[in-house]
Amino acid sequence: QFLPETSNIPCSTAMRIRTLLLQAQFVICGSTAPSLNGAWDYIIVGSGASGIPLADRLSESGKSVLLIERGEPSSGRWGGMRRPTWLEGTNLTRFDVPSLYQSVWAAEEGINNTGIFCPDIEAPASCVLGGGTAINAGQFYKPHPRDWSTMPPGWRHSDMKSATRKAFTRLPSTTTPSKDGKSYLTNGTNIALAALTDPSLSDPYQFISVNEHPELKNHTVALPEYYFSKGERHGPMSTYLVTASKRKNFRLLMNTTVQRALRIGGDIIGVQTDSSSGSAGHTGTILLTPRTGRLILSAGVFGTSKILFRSGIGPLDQLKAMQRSEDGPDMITEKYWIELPVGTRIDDAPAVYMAVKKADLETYPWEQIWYKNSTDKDVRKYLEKRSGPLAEVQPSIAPVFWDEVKGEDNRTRIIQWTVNSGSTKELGTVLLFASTLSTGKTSRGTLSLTPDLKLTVTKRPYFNDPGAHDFAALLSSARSLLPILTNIPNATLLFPPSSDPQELEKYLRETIATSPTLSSNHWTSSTYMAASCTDPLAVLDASTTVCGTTNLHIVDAGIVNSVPAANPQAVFVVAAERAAEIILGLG
Ligand SMILES: Cc1cc2nc3c(=O)[nH]c(=O)nc-3n(C[C@H](O)[C@H](O)[C@H](O)COP(=O)(O)OP(=O)(O)OC[C@H]3O[C@@H](n4cnc5c(N)ncnc54)[C@H](O)[C@@H]3O)c2cc1C
Repeated sequence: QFLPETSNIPCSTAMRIRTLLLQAQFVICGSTAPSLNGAWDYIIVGSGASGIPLADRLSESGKSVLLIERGEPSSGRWGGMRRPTWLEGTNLTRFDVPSLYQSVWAAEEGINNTGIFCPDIEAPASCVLGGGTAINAGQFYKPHPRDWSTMPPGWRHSDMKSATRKAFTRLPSTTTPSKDGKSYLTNGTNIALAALTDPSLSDPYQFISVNEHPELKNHTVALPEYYFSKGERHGPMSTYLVTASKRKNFRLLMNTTVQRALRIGGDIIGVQTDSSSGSAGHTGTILLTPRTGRLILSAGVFGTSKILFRSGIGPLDQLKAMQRSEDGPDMITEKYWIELPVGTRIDDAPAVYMAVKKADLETYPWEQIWYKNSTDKDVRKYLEKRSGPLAEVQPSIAPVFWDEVKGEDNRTRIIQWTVNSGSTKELGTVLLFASTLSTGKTSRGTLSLTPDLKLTVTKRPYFNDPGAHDFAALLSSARSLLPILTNIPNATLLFPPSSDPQELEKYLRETIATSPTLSSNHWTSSTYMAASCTDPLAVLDASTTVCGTTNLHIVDAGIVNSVPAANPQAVFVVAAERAAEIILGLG
């Protein structure tokens, strides 16, 4: 009798909700966190680049905030356990040491990466506390003004000033993460910098400090900026999460996967959860404060889309497919589906490489760091002083440079290049130039949930734009780089195989057609934010409220409508700061 047919709420939960609703008229928001059987003012799903800053800001208000994370603890500070032998006896894990970043890709014996990437997502999405910020390379760039140009009013560059200031006050960036303030193994950096800024070039790149001048992305070069600090991974987990956790009205729940939002029509009343790790997590329902509670999805481009689909929110064909999946019996009745274009215009920066072989290049055996022991001199320097090469994410990521290219469609596209120095048995020592086409690109893709509940990219968001202007921009930037590469002393071109411009175009076309993935892991734009829900592309409006609902919000990479000019996570932290201002203003 109590449950209307518009709900997807298990009957077993109904009595608890009824009791809470009856109590609601007497409840004054408390300053301590309720138990998991109580009701929460804000439930935030996902503890990544956006979820953690948002949780901290919302908990400042005194309202109760529950942050739910499907993964295990990562950093030692939060109870993480994964570490190589040389970190045993310390409070650090593999996630805390910048130079162990590379080990997340390792398939070697002794390195257990199981469960770090989400097993149900085709792209490499992190599924541990901290999300991408626990495992990524830590590059942290102030947003370019045009990063906000595809956003609705309230989210444009001029609206983001206070949010940007707040984010970079909590997370200042540095070009020298080592505690002694020095840079290590700079040979590759110096070679690339000398080649790019060579005064004998007709148009040398201009060296800048990129976080002082985020707007300068045309033929500029910089040292990478990181949020690492004093030789350790810094970031949201060691700043925002620390302050949030000191508040009595905040609780972090790990090892718990949110399956779906429980709703009565467009009103969200709570979430259904499943423990991701036996008794370590929570299985059941967790409820919002009746009438005033808000559910915020910060589970990333893929995680949030999955929760929306499972909650009966998404494109009709996707929801129909879900109905036939193992989730079908638990789905909300078709009559109450909310049809929205979730995942229909996803974005990511495609990564395409050029490289030179250079026998005299000095490199570091990064892949061996895991297997070092505590007598190794670099290990000692790290453990005793948080300094030396192991204090850096990978000193070989340097420098970073940008080009702007105006296309025949009158759009200006930005191409970022990141230089890596490394070596392999087959190729020898190599300077690798990785391009990522970003701001201004128009190619878009789609994602879908398969019947066995795996998220896949069904159309890649790369080089599929009418007129092929995205490819023309990449080609133009690569062409201007080619003579610089061929000028590097003692170096020979590796790819493209020759300096003939025709060969370059052929090489780029072949790479794009044949690469199994072109992803740079800079996914955005799965849930389009429009000025209002009358826009046919809208999944949410500028208040971050999902269309057709009263209290369901999204705050993560998915709400940024196009891929940012540089590595994107700072943009998502800034977006979370802005979202907190807006959501708190909703009351
Ligand atoms: C290997 C790698 C390297 C990268 N390097 C950089 C870099 O150097 N600089 C940069 O700017 N960007 C980098 N990125 C990208 C950056 O990390 C992401 O863009 C960013 O983390 C996205 O933030 P988010 O808040 O949207 O989601 P995420 O940070 O992915 O956080 C989402 C969180 O939600 C959790 N979650 C998902 N589903 C559920 C559910 N159902 N229930 C509960 N919890 C759930 C996940 O476990 C995760 O913790 C990198 C990405 C990868 C994969």
